[in-house]
Amino acid sequence: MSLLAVRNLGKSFGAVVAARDVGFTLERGEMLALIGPNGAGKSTVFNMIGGQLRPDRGQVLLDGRDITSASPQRRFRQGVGRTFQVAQTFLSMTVAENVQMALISGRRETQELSGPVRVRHRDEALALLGLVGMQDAADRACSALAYGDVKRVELAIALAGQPKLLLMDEPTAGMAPRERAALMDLTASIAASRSIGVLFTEHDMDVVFGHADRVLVLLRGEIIAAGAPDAIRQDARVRQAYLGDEHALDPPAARSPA
Ligand SMILES: Nc1ncnc2c1ncn2[C@@H]1O[C@H](COP(=O)(O)OP(=O)(O)OP(=O)(O)O)[C@@H](O)[C@H]1O
Repeated sequence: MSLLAVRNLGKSFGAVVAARDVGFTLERGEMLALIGPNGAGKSTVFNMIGGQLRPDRGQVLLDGRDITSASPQRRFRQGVGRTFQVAQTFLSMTVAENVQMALISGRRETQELSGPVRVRHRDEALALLGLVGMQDAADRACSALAYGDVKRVELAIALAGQPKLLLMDEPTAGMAPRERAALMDLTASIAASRSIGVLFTEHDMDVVFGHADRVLVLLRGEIIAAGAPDAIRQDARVRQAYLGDEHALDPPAARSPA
């Protein structure tokens, strides 16, 4: 059974059909990219899976269980984690405290902001920070970190909820190219080692083609292609969809001046 199965999802806003008959599956450990030109419906599909938006029709199944009408909180408890385009850490707290808070809220424990929170789950938080290469920064304030490091902490925060499915909305937005590749390498290795399925939206085609196992392409609310990165890159309909930016799908070497 697939980790995530999306069936016939549809959503309209007035006359605009933002998603039409969208269906796909995602397996454990798989990195699946959802791409498409601006306005193609990526956020709409993403939000219907995360629970922020209710579909007009269709189903979302996690491990075979229908979560179509579940709230984002309930989905979170059933194993749906999410990172956002803009990092969502508490800047005044330390790196470790941010992860500790995520561990506390993931377990629905009382959130006491003084005393106990400083020690509760600290070892587990340090282990998660070790996983994302941020253990040495545990006692620094999040406000003092470079943006790429904040994104790593955000990944640790998402992992604190022990997700089976991780939704990443433009995970590398605002990052330098080298940092992007490092964050996505890290994400892919954690996804593989913990059998987490990752669905991500992304505008940076180098990230998509360098890190996705499979790519889904949306155009005007419909999936026009799905497959391995190389096949998607060659797909005539996909290249047509990106017209106006005809080299958008080329590998980096082909784009550099001779
Ligand atoms: N809340 C809303 N109300 C009205 N129209 C909406 C709403 N949300 C999305 N749309 C419309 O639905 C279509 C799909 O939008 P969506 O944001 O899902 O696309 P996207 O692929 O995520 O775009 P982008 O890459 O620009 O973020 C667009 O035509 C958009 O204008």
